[in-house]
Amino acid sequence: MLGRGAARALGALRGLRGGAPPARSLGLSRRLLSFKKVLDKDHFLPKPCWGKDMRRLFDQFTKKCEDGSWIQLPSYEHISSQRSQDFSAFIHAYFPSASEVINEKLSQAQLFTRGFEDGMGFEYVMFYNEAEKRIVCVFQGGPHLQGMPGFFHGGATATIIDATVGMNAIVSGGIVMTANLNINFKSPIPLCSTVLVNSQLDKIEGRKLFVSCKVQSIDEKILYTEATSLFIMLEPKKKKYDLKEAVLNPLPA
Ligand SMILES: CCCCC/C=C\C/C=C\CCCCCCCC(=O)SCCNC(=O)CCNC(=O)[C@H](O)C(C)(C)COP(=O)(O)OP(=O)(O)OC[C@H]1O[C@@H](n2cnc3c(N)ncnc32)[C@H](O)[C@@H]1OP(=O)(O)O
Repeated sequence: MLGRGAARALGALRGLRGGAPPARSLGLSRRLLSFKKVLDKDHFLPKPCWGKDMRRLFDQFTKKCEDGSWIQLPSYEHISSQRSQDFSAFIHAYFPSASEVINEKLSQAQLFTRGFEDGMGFEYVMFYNEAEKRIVCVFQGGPHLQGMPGFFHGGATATIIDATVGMNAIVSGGIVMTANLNINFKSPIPLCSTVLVNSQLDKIEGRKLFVSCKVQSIDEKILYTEATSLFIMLEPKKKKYDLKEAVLNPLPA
């Protein structure tokens, strides 16, 4: 069985109601169907723009899911309008002063990593091993993620790291936010390559979750990037600052 944190987070990923059963208790096809109902697009299914490395790794990890030791995590692009009400409630609970500003824009909202044309930006799929507290993200970055010519932009690498360590923290801690992300870029990542983003939950201390991460070539011989991160589990209505004020009246430059 999945732990309570993972089950709660998977419930959240289905739409924040938390009523759905844990993923592993459902057959794969039923699980995909249940996600399909709440997500506008299935980004966790293979797409024609995936290259052979991405597809091969997807197949390898899907096979590892058969004995239940790994599960494939869902991903979304837009929250369905029906579910955006649940997210409004979530924002109100955690960021009450910002909810009016944010809720006006929620219908246009889109997950940052999914805002690119197929194959041009972030193509990725994540697999979770609860016993090892690991998430492996198979990531194929597209040509619109270029920084130095021929290589990924460091911000794109940071984004996929944050998304992966973030999911690791969400499945273990529920509602969390990144407080700190430290990245060492060791070797540039060739544009349009497929890489493995390996993340590991190292420890939990109270509300703090420490997650580390390595971005590696698919044969794991090249270490491209190393990162450590700190996530904080949010406490409802414990906000020391006024987000709405910050949005409406930003400090002068
Ligand atoms: C979340 C939604 C759930 C539903 C899921 C549905 C769909 C998810 C699908 C996809 C998700 C993709 C995953 C993407 C992950 C991306 C995550 C992000 O990028 S979040 C955006 C960037 N982060 C922020 O904007 C956070 C801004 N900061 C804050 O809001 C706050 O500072 C805080 C991090 C929330 C902490 O504030 P809080 O008041 O709650 O805590 P404290 O300040 O009291 O701190 C507690 C404790 O932690 C220590 N701390 C805090 N910050 C740091 C730091 N930077 N470095 C070191 N230590 C830190 C602080 O000292 C306290 O320690 P102690 O208790 O020992 O005193």
